[in-house]
Amino acid sequence: MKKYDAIIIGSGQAGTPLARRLAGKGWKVAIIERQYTGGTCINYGCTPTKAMVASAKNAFQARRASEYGITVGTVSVNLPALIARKNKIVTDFRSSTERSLVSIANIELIYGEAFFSGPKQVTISLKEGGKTTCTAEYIFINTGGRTAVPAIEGLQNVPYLTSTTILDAVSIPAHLLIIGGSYIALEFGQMFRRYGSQVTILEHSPRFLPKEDEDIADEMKRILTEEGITIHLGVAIQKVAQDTNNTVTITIIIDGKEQIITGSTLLLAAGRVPNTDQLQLHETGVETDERGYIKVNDRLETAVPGIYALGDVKGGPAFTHISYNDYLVVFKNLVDHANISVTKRMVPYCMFTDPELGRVGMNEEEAKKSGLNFKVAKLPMAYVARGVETGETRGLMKAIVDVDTKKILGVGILGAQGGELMSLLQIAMLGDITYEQLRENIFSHPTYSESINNLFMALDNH
Ligand SMILES: Cc1cc2nc3c(=O)[nH]c(=O)nc-3n(C[C@H](O)[C@H](O)[C@H](O)COP(=O)(O)OP(=O)(O)OC[C@H]3O[C@@H](n4cnc5c(N)ncnc54)[C@H](O)[C@@H]3O)c2cc1C
Ligand SMILES: NC(=O)c1ccc[n+]([C@@H]2O[C@H](COP(=O)([O-])OP(=O)(O)OC[C@H]3O[C@@H](n4cnc5c(N)ncnc54)[C@H](O)[C@@H]3O)[C@@H](O)[C@H]2O)c1
Repeated sequence: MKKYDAIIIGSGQAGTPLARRLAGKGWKVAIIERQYTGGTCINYGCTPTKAMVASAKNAFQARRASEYGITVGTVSVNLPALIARKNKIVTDFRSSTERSLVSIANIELIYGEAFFSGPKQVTISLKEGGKTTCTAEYIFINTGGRTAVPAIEGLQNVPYLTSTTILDAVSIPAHLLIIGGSYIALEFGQMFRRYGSQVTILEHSPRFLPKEDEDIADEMKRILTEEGITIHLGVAIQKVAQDTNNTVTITIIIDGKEQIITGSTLLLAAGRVPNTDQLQLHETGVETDERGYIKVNDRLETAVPGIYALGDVKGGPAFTHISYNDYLVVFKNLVDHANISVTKRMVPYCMFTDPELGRVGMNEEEAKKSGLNFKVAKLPMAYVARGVETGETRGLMKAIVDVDTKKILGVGILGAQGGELMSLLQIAMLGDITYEQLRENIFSHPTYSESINNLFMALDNH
């Protein structure tokens, strides 16, 4: 049996950089990938979706051209061409990830499906055929997740798309029905609406974007509705069927009343499940919670010393940057003997609708519960000079500040460059820069960042 210093299962956003860094320290590393290097983010997640969101934005802007005094002909969407563009970006990213692994002497990239066959022993069903077994003192599980398929009557008989299969759609759906109303539903919903589909979102929660403040969620809903997307909230899906004309029929209950919703195509966007079921974790003693996520401590070590879980497979916020930070935490604790916990890290995120929503820290509802002495700064994007000049006036900026320390507690920016503006304020939070300093800071005119002066000036009016 081959012995390594470390075995990494999954070449996701934690496993890949971890392999490189450990190998750089002289460790002999095996990284096992059952499909494509780079994992979800590069192959089925962030990279392809943001490439396709960019195409959707161009279609949207082209249709608005006359608002800017520009005349264009009829705008049409060439789906094969936009998918080819996306594929080129994905395959470039994927191959550079693969090259970065195979070019390092201490790393062995093994293509195949890994599972535990002993406490510190991993067997791989090799892609090229056959099996091999290896062992290591350190094992890192970075196997990510996949689309959840909710238990809905009739679903097994209806062809449905997932966030993965829709990336290779061969035609633009006439009417896309989406189960779920969060990241995947909104990003794909707006994208396909802009490609020309009719879009209906069916969300279980009675409140739109329940993790966000109501004013932000309301504005997001207004924007999407204005673009022609239908959003149903508080939906209990009873059953799904497809008739002989291929029409998808969904029976739902809202406010106790039954309704029938029909469309041409169904997309599942009701969350994800972890890739733990095929790992044979019972062979090791690694524990999972009731939803299958691997249980870890604040340093991401599982119940078995020397076995770690990183990224989506351990539950909690499921973002690429969190998976990447997981690698840093594990690497620094293990190799640099640091003492880093994941409990107090900032979790910024961005929903890539257009306009996008950038968020970090406390929102207003959390601030109320915290008992802190806080104030809320708010500025509509319609008051942002650059937004008006650019024709990007939808959304609002919002920051929560501590009245006593003047520090920023949290930020929510639904607007053009919302992710970038949020990141700028995140840096201020990291550096303990107060809102008073930002209110009077000189920003270049006319940038979106300049509106941070006005955002905090708005506090003076409270
Ligand atoms: C449509 C979509 C859009 C997204 N957009 C964003 C975004 O804009 N920003 C953002 O931050 N996050 C986004 N995410 C979330 C982000 O993609 C994930 O949080 C991130 O990829 C998690 O990475 P990971 O390291 O946990 O594992 P993954 O990237 O999921 O990698 C896991 C790897 O393990 C492999 N694997 C699994 N089981 C085995 C096994 N038994 N043996 C061998 N290999 C195995 C898989 O093939 C995969 O390559 C998006 C997700 C989706 C689905
Ligand atoms: N921009 C980004 O960072 C980005 C983009 C896409 C995905 N992601 C990540 O991918 C993960 C998965 O995204 P997602 O949007 O699928 O899941 P999610 O877990 O964020 O949301 C799932 C939604 O589906 C709803 N739902 C669940 N079952 C339902 C049912 N039977 N009927 C109707 N509604 C139902 C839930 O109430 C919830 O609002 C997220 O955790 C997110 O972190 C991130």
